[in-house]
Amino acid sequence: MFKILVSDPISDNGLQQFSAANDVEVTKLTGLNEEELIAIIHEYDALLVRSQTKVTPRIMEAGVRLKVIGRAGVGVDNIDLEAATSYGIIVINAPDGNTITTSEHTFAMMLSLARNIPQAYRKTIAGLWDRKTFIGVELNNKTLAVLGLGRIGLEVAKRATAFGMKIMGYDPYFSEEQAKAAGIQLATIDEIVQQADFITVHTPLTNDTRHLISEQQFAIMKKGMRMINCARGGIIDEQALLVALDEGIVAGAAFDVFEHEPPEADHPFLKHPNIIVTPHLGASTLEAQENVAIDVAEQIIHILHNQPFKNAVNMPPVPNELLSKIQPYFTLSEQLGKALAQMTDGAVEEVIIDCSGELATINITPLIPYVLKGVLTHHLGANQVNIVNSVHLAKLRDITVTERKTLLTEKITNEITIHIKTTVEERWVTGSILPSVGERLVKIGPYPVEIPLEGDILNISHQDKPGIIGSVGMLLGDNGINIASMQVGRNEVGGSAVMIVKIDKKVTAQVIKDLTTIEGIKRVRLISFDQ
Ligand SMILES: NC(=O)C1=CN([C@@H]2O[C@H](COP(=O)(O)OP(=O)(O)OC[C@H]3O[C@@H](n4cnc5c(N)ncnc54)[C@H](O)[C@@H]3O)[C@@H](O)[C@H]2O)C=CC1
Ligand SMILES: O=C(O)C(=O)COP(=O)(O)O
Repeated sequence: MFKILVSDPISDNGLQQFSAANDVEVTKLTGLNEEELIAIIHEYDALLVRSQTKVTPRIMEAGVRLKVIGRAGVGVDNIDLEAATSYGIIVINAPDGNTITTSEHTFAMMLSLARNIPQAYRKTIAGLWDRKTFIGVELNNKTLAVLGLGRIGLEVAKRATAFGMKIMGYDPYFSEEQAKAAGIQLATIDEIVQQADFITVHTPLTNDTRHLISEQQFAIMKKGMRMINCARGGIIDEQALLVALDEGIVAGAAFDVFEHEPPEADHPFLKHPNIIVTPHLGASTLEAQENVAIDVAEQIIHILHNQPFKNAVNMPPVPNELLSKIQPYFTLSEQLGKALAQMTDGAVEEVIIDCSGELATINITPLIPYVLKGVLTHHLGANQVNIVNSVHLAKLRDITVTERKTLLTEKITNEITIHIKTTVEERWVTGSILPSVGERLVKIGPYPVEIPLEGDILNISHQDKPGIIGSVGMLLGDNGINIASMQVGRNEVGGSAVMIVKIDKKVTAQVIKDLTTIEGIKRVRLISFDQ
């Protein structure tokens, strides 16, 4: 039974996803502090959070069973990603589910700011009919600058276009071509602050974006502009903004997020007449909460069941087009690495991944974490290694990884050959996905075989001579071990050969030792794919 801790308020409809998996138990315990989480996290396989729970290295260290942290939302600045990677914990988010909701909230804030709606509401319900103080401004014909042209920034830009606004944008990862298609004029931050009537930020909070708008930018800003932050507290320098408001450079600001959340009761934003605030409500609609919760719950189930998943934050992203080509080879790569590690003596120094066929024409780097996971699982144990930390663990052990590609003209089948060089030897195996049968080990060193990558097999190196197969069968039979299938590969009559015996039951070390005493047998290795 997998145990999942939900430590922030998450949509019940989303959590229902877990009931479809009958081996998952969900506990909802919200509002815990770091010490309280540390005390209980050791029981859980997965932690599901929004932005309130700060997932610190200490929590991860205590989370000895923790395989995945799911963030039902976009920003993962509340999770220590470096620590998660080193503890081998996969961090996933739900990047798409709250895009529209947050762009709508940004727009609600912009309109409220332009028309003083919160201030007017407060006065009106207090019994004052004040139609003079709250003269607003139109959005039509104004310049809106969007800093961060990702999912939310672009949706905000779309809506602003419909309101007749001119859009400027800044995003170092956004091309002129994309900008042209979206009707956005790209500009530097300096150009933007001199021209924009409204600025809205939609970047993540990183070292580069912290105080992206600060004293220096306010000093050259268009007088009377308005500022919106529905992304993360800290992207706009709060203190510098207060000064700019007092100096009349900024006419008003709308903030959904704060440098410290929740802000202290005496935070100056809460009392300022020209600042409107909401308590981090950007993603808070029924639709968005359901979307992100369903999304992240589905991925958590996949991860717990060792199935392919998406939206990992602490692993390099694989573009969709490449993913569809390479994903079928993930399990094959891992199983080949696993087989090879069990066949090789000595400490691993180098792992070589050699691909042929169509695989030789695409980027095979995404296979590396899977191969290394397979290789290191044998040495470190399945609980210690996963695809998030396998590259990191290999680096710590000075294992080098080399990618090679066999040209298409030489080989047309999609094959993956993994070599391991250790302190004492070099061995290699080849795998492929064969039509109608699926993943198969197709070569052990130079010997052709065809073996499914599951269960237990014995890999026996021997001399090709009569009687060996019978002796092996007899010895296994005497020990009550049923042979499911057997294959022999050799390159020449009477030369070296390999025998692959698929067995239905685990063999003991003694049986392996006895097998090595049969004349002509050079080496016996048990390969267990279900490690
Ligand atoms: N208030 C709320 O409740 C919510 C807040 N957010 C915040 O909004 C942010 C944006 O979300 P999405 O649009 O979904 O993310 P996204 O990843 O699609 O877009 C972020 C964009 O920022 C750009 N960027 C990165 N560094 C930059 C820099 N130095 N200068 C300018 N642009 C830079 C990236 O290139 C990317 O295009 C998230 O990081 C999250 O923190 C997201 C959802 C709800
Ligand atoms: O998705 C995000 O990045 C958000 O900021 C939303 O945060 P929340 O899930 O509402 O705590």
